[in-house]
Amino acid sequence: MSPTGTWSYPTAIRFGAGRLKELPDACAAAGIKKPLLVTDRGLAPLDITTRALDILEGSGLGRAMFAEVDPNPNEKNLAAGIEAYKAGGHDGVIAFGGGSGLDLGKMVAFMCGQTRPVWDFEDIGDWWTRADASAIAPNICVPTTAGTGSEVGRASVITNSETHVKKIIFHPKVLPSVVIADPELTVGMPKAITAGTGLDAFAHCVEAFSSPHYHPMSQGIALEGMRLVIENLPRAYATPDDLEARAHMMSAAAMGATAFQKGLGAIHALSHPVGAVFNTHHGTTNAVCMPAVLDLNEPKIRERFDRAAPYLGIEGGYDGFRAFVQEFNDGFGIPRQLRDLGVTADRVDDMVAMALEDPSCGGNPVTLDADNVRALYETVI
Ligand SMILES: NC(=O)c1ccc[n+]([C@@H]2O[C@H](COP(=O)([O-])OP(=O)(O)OC[C@H]3O[C@@H](n4cnc5c(N)ncnc54)[C@H](O)[C@@H]3O)[C@@H](O)[C@H]2O)c1
Ligand SMILES: [Fe+2]
Repeated sequence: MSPTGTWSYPTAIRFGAGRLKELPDACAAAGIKKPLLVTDRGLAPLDITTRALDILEGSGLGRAMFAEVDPNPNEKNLAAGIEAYKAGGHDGVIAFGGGSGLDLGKMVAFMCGQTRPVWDFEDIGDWWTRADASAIAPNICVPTTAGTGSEVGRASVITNSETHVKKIIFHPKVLPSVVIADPELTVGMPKAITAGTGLDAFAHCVEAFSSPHYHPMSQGIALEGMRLVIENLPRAYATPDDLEARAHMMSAAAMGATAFQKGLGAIHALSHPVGAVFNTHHGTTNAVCMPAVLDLNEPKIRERFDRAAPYLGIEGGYDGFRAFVQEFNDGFGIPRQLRDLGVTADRVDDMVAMALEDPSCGGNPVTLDADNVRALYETVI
């Protein structure tokens, strides 16, 4: 049988150091005259955010900011953001931040004119067609971490604060009109965030590369994305102002999220419930889970990693790659167990159920069930 697939590619990306100054031009390209910059609480007081607001104000675009956004943002952050957007009479959003600021900003632009609750647009079947597409405001994404790749995605991850479940909200028009990918913005990340976000990009590439679905373009992007992370994350970690390494990491992040159109897998299926219940950092959680997931998937992925390893500069095929991943994590101070991130075993039953409901489940090369997911949690906690 000849293979089939449905493929789409992302948005215009203005890539390069110093390109933050193009924000006014990006607003013009997106048709935005009165932007609301949406970011998270941690970024609000930082110089890079002040610089973005100064650039906007200097071009007569105002300096409106909404920053009541938590890591792993939830529907309450979203409601407050929509209120600020409407109160300010805005006509578009600049989503500025790591995955948390980007995802929430994208959702403010998406939800500001809808009448249904956000959960009605979960990424299930054709639920996205329920949205009034004419009421969706434009958004511009400006990533300040190099990890999630949310800037090239048509979805946001929003945590339901009552059920503690992370939901993926999808609509084609959530894709930003313009992305400004300026690696200078990532230089000031705390070391642990550089590592955790970079390893999220790595997890996206590894899981997309491992997914059984047919998507040769994503396969190639994932392979090159892995190489970029392997060669550049140690540099960015050791020498934070190495702009070349930061730029390659920013590419790898966008590539990971482009590649995971092919599918994610057990790393993300395990990690989403952990993040939602224990509020751990997403990429760091993924990194802790990766070795155990590789072990589960080994029979299905050995051959493709045997082929990839030489390109990645790793000797010993799959086995060499497996050993490399543990050393890579250790080199960034990633703990070997989730208990070191504050995760306890008392919620395993709930998390198994949540993991099996997670859309990432379907992309894992070994079929996930209650037994193997429980065994994975027991190994990684
Ligand atoms: N939409 C998607 O496709 C997608 C993919 C993966 C993850 N996610 C979501 O993204 C979120 C995680 O995003 P993240 O890993 O980028 O972390 P984050 O956005 O939560 O940021 C982590 C911390 O780093 C700080 N920070 C960010 N940039 C900084 C900078 N340049 N200098 C100093 N501090 C900085 C933030 O203030 C925050 O305290 C999670 O909610 C996750 O579920 C979304
Ligand atoms: Fe991720």
